[in-house]
Amino acid sequence: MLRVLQIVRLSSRCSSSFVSRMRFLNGLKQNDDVCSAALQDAHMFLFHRLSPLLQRNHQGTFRTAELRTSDVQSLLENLGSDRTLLQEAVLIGCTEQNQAQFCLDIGGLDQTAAEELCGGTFVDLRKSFFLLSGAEAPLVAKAQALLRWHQTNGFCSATGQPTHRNRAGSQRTCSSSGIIYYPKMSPVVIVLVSDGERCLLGRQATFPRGLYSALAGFCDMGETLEETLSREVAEEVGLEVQSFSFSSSQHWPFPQSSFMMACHASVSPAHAQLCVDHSELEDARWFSQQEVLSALQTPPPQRRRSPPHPLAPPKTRRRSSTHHRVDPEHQILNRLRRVH
Ligand SMILES: NC(=O)c1ccc[n+]([C@@H]2O[C@H](COP(=O)([O-])OP(=O)(O)OC[C@H]3O[C@@H](n4cnc5c(N)ncnc54)[C@H](O)[C@@H]3O)[C@@H](O)[C@H]2O)c1
Ligand SMILES: [Mg+2]
Repeated sequence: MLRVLQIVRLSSRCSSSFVSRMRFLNGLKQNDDVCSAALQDAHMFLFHRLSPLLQRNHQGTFRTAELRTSDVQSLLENLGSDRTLLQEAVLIGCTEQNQAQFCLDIGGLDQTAAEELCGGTFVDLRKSFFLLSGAEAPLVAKAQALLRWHQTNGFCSATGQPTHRNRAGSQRTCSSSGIIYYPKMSPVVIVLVSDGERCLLGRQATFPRGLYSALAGFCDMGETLEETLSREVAEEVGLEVQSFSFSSSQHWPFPQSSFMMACHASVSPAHAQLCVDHSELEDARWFSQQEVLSALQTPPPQRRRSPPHPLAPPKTRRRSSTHHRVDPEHQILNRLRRVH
């Protein structure tokens, strides 16, 4: 209890609300008792088999369902589950008012009954990304990534023995060897290559018809950001990058948890002849600024009828107390607009 009070005092003494929230969250990750206390009255994001629960409001827009711990306790009782399922909730953040936010997957319970009781729908994460406002999408993506990680890391890869999570769900420990596992992400570089006039976009055979995107690739073990970037551009389109600059970063939940670092890169106009590796990309080509801008100004349903068009993922702008974060591909596109 003393530790609980210390953490609450420490976070309330801070002059900056951002610092206060970060200290509060760190306290929840480090101390199971503090975290259990916060779970008693928390905001809860529900999932069913990794699909988040969304509600539609009167204006027809979607939001994550606003549930509190007590709502979820009643829901579990109504669905015939005992309250112990609540112990599987995972910490994902906290509100501006230092209210803890958790997520919980109720995949073992009746989906339709849960939707009726909550007045919402469990929506596939990819669709949710396009339905939610900027601030909510990253939180839902983080929640799904953590829930997935817990569902697939129940055993130690060294001993085969069960692993046990801490109260926040920020780590799992092998009951036999004591090895501690932390949630895993794969670093990825996504890069918009330019020859000074045009930008380079490519498409994989699995992309929807006509859809083109900036080049991307996973970092190999031991690589720096610039090494990955240069290797991927060389491998996929046969060009040598001359210079690059970092743009922004984003957590990307597909197909699993990637940490995307977005960059701009330039190649010499004299050496801009593409040599596409068709085992990786179905096609890659240079696009003028006008082509990119007019494709972006075309509404998505019409874009499908008039390929090719570049990939424009949903905006995932979110606000912290001190700065804005804008997702990498939108920064790239905003820069194109400014150049134009
Ligand atoms: N243009 C794009 O391809 C594009 C656009 C937007 C987002 N993304 C995201 O970027 C990431 C990487 O894109 P990519 O598919 O072009 O990568 P990529 O060019 O590195 O090729 C994928 C291959 O890399 C190998 N690989 C190495 N490490 C891997 C890991 N940790 N996880 C999975 N495969 C690994 C696998 O053999 C896989 O088939 C994905 O998360 C994707 O969703 C890609
Ligand atoms: Mg690639």
